[in-house]
Amino acid sequence: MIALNDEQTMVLEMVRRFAREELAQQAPEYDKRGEYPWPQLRKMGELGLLGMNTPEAWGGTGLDAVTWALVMEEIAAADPSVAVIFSVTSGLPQYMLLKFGTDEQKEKYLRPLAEGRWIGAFALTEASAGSDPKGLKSTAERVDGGYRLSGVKSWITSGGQAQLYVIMARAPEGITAFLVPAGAEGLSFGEPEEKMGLHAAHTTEVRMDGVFVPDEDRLGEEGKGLHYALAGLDSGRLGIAAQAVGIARAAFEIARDYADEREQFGRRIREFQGVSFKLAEMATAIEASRLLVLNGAMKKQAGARFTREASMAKLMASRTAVDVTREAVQILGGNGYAVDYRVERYYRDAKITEIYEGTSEIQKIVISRELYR
Ligand SMILES: CCCCCCCC(=O)SCCNC(=O)CCNC(=O)[C@H](O)C(C)(C)COP(=O)(O)OP(=O)(O)OC[C@H]1O[C@@H](n2cnc3c(N)ncnc32)[C@H](O)[C@@H]1OP(=O)(O)O
Repeated sequence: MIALNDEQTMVLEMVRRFAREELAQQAPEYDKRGEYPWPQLRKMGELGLLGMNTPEAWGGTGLDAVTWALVMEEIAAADPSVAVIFSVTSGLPQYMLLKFGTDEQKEKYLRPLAEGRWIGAFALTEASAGSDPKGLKSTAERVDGGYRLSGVKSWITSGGQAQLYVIMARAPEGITAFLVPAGAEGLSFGEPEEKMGLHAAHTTEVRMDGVFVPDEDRLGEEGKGLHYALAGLDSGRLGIAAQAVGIARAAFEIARDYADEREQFGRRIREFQGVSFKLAEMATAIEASRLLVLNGAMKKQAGARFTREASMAKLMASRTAVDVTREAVQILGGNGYAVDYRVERYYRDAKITEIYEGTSEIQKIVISRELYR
């Protein structure tokens, strides 16, 4: 691992304690009930974590992207549902506001997000525009003093819970990004989707029925919304990659400890090569994935374009999360399939990392394009 400075070490120790003593304890119950984890998010807000990568001038903690990624891993290792909410609010709306917002927008919307009083959501996907966001159908009709948004967004993390929605819709000049607060008239939400995993992270439709958005709440230029969204996704994908590393690590640690205790045929099962080689492969893939995440985080921190690095990190880390959690279940055998041993939850939670914020196939398109830039 790269050497950390005193501040990074201190933050990580604090987060590890919080993750172990609070998040990990509460995760199984929240997963079972499918309850949105507000108490945990409130606590993270108080600890300054929800805005940790936003500068202090805008209410954040102003920590670097490497610390952000390592904190994401710790949070995900304890509770992957909390991690995705954290990744979206910090990696997408806050990042997009910081990069493309006006000072007035930052004061009005970035500050409450960064101070952890609000949660932010990112609304690009639609039922018929997933991998191909250029095909989105939501409209932004020009009216006196602003726009009226109509359409339905799908698969929105924190839908119905978030206080701010960054919504991409088609205006006369093309796809445009808008800042829409939760109480806006005409904005409503579907029921949380029933999903394979991440039960505590609510995912809903976001419906717009002529929602008025004043000119001052348009993010950046009209027609530039897809560019802003895809730039935002570079940051979001890094967060998801770090989440995937955390999921893989947590499942690996359970399997490693189990293999050290469980005896069959008169021996600890880690003494069988069939098990120890699995553990060696798992540990190696986790470390390689983490290094790709940190590589992307360092590039982001340096202010350079990190599209290629973020997509590589997400491609590799999500594959690692799925492979490692599957092997962890296998090492635990029947116990791996039982809820009490927790690896089945990590296995269920891992799969979505290969799908959301760009499927693995989309990451390969992005990476291959970047090879010829
Ligand atoms: C728990 C369950 C939850 C499920 C949650 C699901 C919700 C989510 O995951 S969120 C969204 C997920 N969606 C995605 O990741 C979208 C995947 N698709 C893509 O990444 C792209 O569409 C991709 C790579 C296929 C390229 O698309 P393409 O249609 O060719 O667009 P392209 O022309 O390259 O780019 C459009 C514009 O963005 C710009 N752009 C492209 N990439 C970037 C970038 N990385 N940074 C900045 N700008 C960019 C382009 O320059 C262009 O700008 P302009 O129009 O101003 O010239």
